Amino acid sequence: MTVAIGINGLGRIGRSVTRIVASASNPGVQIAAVNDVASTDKLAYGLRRDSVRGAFPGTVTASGDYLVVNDHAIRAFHHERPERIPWADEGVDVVIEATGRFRAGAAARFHITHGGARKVVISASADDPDAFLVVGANHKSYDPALHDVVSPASCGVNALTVMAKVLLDRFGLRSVNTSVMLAAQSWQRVQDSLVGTSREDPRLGRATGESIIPHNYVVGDLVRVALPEIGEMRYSYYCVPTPIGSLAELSGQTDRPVTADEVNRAMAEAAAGPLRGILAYDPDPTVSIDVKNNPASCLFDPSGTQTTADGGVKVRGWFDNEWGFSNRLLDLARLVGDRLPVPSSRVTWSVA
Ligand SMILES: NC(=O)c1ccc[n+]([C@@H]2O[C@H](COP(=O)([O-])OP(=O)(O)OC[C@H]3O[C@@H](n4cnc5c(N)ncnc54)[C@H](O)[C@@H]3O)[C@@H](O)[C@H]2O)c1
Repeated sequence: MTVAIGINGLGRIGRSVTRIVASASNPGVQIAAVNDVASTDKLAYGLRRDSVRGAFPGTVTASGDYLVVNDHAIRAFHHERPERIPWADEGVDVVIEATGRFRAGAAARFHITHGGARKVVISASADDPDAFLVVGANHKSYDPALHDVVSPASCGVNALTVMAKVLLDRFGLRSVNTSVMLAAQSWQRVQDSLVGTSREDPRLGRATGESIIPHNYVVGDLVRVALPEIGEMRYSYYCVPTPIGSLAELSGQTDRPVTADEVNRAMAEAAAGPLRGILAYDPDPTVSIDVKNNPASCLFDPSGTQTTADGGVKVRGWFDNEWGFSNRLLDLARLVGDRLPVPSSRVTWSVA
């Protein structure tokens, strides 16, 4: 089955989703419509030219109200409010809400109540979605009858959660402490600018390229939503000046002392087995740019593993904050789209 999706916000994430769909031979989704306050010409340009990912591997043009991506016409709307976007006119079933402006479940729900879509996936750690679903950890708890607006949490949460899941399942895990270093985001500033950023902490208006900027973002709590068995967690979060490629580190206490070799073997087995595609493993010495375009939530770096004789463990993974996360958004769009109840208007009757 092919799920018809709509994307609200064709920024870093929306464009990554579009590139992934366009380059996959059998993506399982079709982009039926997009919405962005930018003009269709600008949206086409933004897809064709990307300072980080390079030129679009195909063709993109604007034609009237359509973006034409590799001969596939995508309707482009330009509404500022979700309640104005007529998704149903284009047959959209699942909306990926990727503006960053409508992270609250109530606002995102307008895509369903007013726009006629049937499910929404919010591309961020949303305020009050019906469910947080981290692929590879708790996505099987998705219930189509209860969950209309879902969120995969954030890119950092996904990277931490897959490493935590392996440790938890194999060795037990508690007293967890995490650090995320997140690559530059489009809401950050090139120069110090203390007005105009919606974030309260004035440090978040400081020049992106000059500093490692601490950010009081509660990333760890959402790891616990996906893996409640983990118990109490602590977290640190920093914005770093890399254009792409982020770092997740996690330390904790296992139920019994383990060696670094045991931990690395567990990660390699999970990457080749149950978490294939979600967790990747690279034995080569890696740096953050090496994760660029990796579709996994986390590229595990075995050289970062450290253990102590009393059961302490520390692990490290890289993640492409846009590409990996956009792949998870598509995983969720397929998950919810494949389990849509058939509406009465779409039931076809056959007469014996
Ligand atoms: N970039 C990342 O690494 C990353 C990773 C994970 C999650 N996220 C989350 O995804 C969301 C989007 O992030 P991004 O980096 O793509 O941001 P972005 O600023 O690059 O893109 C936002 C897009 O939304 C459009 N937009 C803004 N207001 C709009 C409105 N009212 N209606 C329609 N379109 C509107 C903008 O024109 C822009 O194209 C944010 O919530 C962010 O936290 C980003």
